[in-house]
Amino acid sequence: MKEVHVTDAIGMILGHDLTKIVPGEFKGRLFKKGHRIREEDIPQLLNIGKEHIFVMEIPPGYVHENDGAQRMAEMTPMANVNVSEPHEGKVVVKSNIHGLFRVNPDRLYQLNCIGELAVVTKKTFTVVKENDSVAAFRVIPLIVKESKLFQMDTIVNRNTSDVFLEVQPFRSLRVGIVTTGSEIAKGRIEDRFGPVIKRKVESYGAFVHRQIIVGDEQARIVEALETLRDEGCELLICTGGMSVDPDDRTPSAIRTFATQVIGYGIPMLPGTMLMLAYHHDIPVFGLPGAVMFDAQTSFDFLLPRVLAGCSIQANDLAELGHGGYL
Ligand SMILES: Nc1nc2c(c(=O)[nH]1)N[C@H]1C(S)=C(S)[C@@H](COP(=O)(O)OP(=O)(O)OC[C@H]3O[C@@H](n4cnc5c(N)ncnc54)[C@H](O)[C@@H]3O)O[C@H]1N2
Ligand code: MOO
Repeated sequence: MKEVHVTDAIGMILGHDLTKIVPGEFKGRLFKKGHRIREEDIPQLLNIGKEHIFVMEIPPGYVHENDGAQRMAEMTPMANVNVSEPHEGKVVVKSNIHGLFRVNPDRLYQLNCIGELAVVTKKTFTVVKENDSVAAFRVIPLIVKESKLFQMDTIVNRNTSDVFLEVQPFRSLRVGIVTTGSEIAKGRIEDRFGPVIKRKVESYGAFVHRQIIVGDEQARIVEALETLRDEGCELLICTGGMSVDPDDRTPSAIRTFATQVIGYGIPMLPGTMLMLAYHHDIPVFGLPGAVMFDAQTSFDFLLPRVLAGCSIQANDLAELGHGGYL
């Protein structure tokens, strides 16, 4: 550390805490060790009798914590977020939109193995609102080796084509619903599935174009799917008849209509008997009864991903088992 006159200290880093005491009024820290002296601090320093202070000399090859945190954010390719000013070695990343937060957990893990740097995020695939904090970049010591930042750069910019961390907007898709079940088609009981799906898709900015109520016949279910596709629906959802009763025909109807079935039987509880398929690029869900009754099911994890435009593969479904016991 070296001693300097306060008027020469602008831009330098304070090497120790500074305490202010006004008898009967205030006793506490005025500036913290590591604070970068600003022009407006000088009168305050002089008021507590500090004409000289000790400042930290940053050795070559080292970076102050605030500069380090700012550089961590600047080097990281990110989308639809904004970054705060650095404070106490940390910058906070907030979402600009309502959307789906995504980060690559494997590369995030590699960053946190570097040491002396911490990158902290929400879980990937978390739904976030505009202005929600999604991540923070933090330098741990007061000064950090610049080589740590170079190491980070090689990880976050390894694949130049993709962003490391982003919030993906939801697409306002036109949704078609096919509700199965003779008890509903014949009016014996009132449909309770339609309102649940409507509320869920609308919460992400999508909308229900139309709901067709059919019985349990496979051919009628397929026909209804074709009708909704022809009417321009971009996401199709079948309800009911998803388990193993002899009259559960929804899975076979979806298989007939789809060009690719991604999975049937999701490792999550409840919502295990959900099916996800694609008819070309149109996602098709088969929803089991639990989606109508339970507040959180597999559908609540998969719907935002589909609306954000993620292409879901069998391995993505297999990963849901970890944390899938809702
Ligand atoms: N032996 C097995 N039993 C069950 C299985 C299984 O795999 N093997 N799966 C269980 C799971 S998980 C669920 S979830 C439920 C229901 O699955 P389904 O999708 O087949 O549901 P449904 O049989 O069509 O209906 C169940 C129940 O809900 C009523 N329902 C259906 N749709 C509507 C609607 N639109 N509005 C109001 N009510 C509706 C229906 O009348 C039935 O009472 O199966 C477990 N059993
Ligand atoms: O498929 Mo069920 O209760 O797990 O929804």
